[in-house]
Amino acid sequence: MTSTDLSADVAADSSSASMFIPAPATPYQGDIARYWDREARPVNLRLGDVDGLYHHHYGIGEVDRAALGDADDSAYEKKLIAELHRLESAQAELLLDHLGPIERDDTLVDAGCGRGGSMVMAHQRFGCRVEGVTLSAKQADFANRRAHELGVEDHVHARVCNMLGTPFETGRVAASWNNESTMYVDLEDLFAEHSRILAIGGRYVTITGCWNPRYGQPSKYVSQINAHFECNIHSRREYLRAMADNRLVPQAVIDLTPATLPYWKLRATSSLVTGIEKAFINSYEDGSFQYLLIAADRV
Ligand SMILES: C[S@@+](CC[C@H](N)C(=O)[O-])C[C@H]1O[C@@H](n2cnc3c(N)ncnc32)[C@H](O)[C@@H]1O
Ligand SMILES: CC(C)=CCC/C(C)=C/COP(=O)(O)OP(=O)(O)O
Ligand SMILES: [Mg+2]
Repeated sequence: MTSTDLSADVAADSSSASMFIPAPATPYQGDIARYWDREARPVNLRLGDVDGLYHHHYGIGEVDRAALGDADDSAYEKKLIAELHRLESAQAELLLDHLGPIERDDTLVDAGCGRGGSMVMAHQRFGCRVEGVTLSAKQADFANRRAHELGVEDHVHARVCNMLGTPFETGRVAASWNNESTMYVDLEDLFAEHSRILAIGGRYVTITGCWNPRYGQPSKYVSQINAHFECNIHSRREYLRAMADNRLVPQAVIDLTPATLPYWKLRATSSLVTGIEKAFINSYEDGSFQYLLIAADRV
């Protein structure tokens, strides 16, 4: 499939995301657009500055203590930031590992693309076109500027768009994903849209935090995370139900909770703490919250 025939307005859209900004579908979406337009937390900018890949998701994997060296060393904080960033990029690599075989002439969709770090990584890995949507014009401009600086603007493009109603043609996308962006939308609506745009046999992947039905209800820590980010974390059961309702058949469900805890424990010791670290650590440790990867086939 060629990227140019994906949607009528893909070609018409320039690299500037702010040329045409659609009105938010709901007042809530307006709040979320403003939230991400204003966001400039050092924990995200300083980590992105390490290699120019800007993420708004968390990390997985063991901490490389040898790379960190001695905490008394004057270079320690810089090494710690590089290490946190390495773990966040490892998370995105794991998501990309689950997209399946992707060809250079395929198109991928990043739903809730943030500043575009994962999109660039996907293009670098597969050589294909990557289309991102975000509610934030600032984020889309940032992602498109980075794509331009890297000389990949022909293949990596972000736009301001509601992920529940994208302009992409039905059944033409090889794979799509949500990296920590499902907690802002209704899952039935979200998976209906992924199911619409994906080719039959296409792959959908999400990495997300969800509350654990075994705990009973969202814990106080989950409620703190919701309040902190103005989001609405779903339960694990809701994901599986909404996928089943929308022709998405899970092929892998991986509990990444043990793999993300080292990231949080390291981050809690850094100068870039935001105050939400304890809520993540406590909720992962008391079993009320899980960090999950789900990869599903569109059947
Ligand atoms: C936590 S950030 C994740 C960014 C990115 N996936 C990453 O891994 O760096 C959440 C993203 O979801 C986007 N988002 C939330 N609701 C959305 C919606 N209805 N349509 C499109 N994007 C949405 C926000 O604009 C933001 O870019
Ligand atoms: C797993 C869950 C529940 C995620 C909620 C969505 C979210 C805000 C992710 C990280 O964004 P960020 O990178 O901007 O956050 P921070 O500033 O804390 O690094
Ligand atoms: Mg972050």
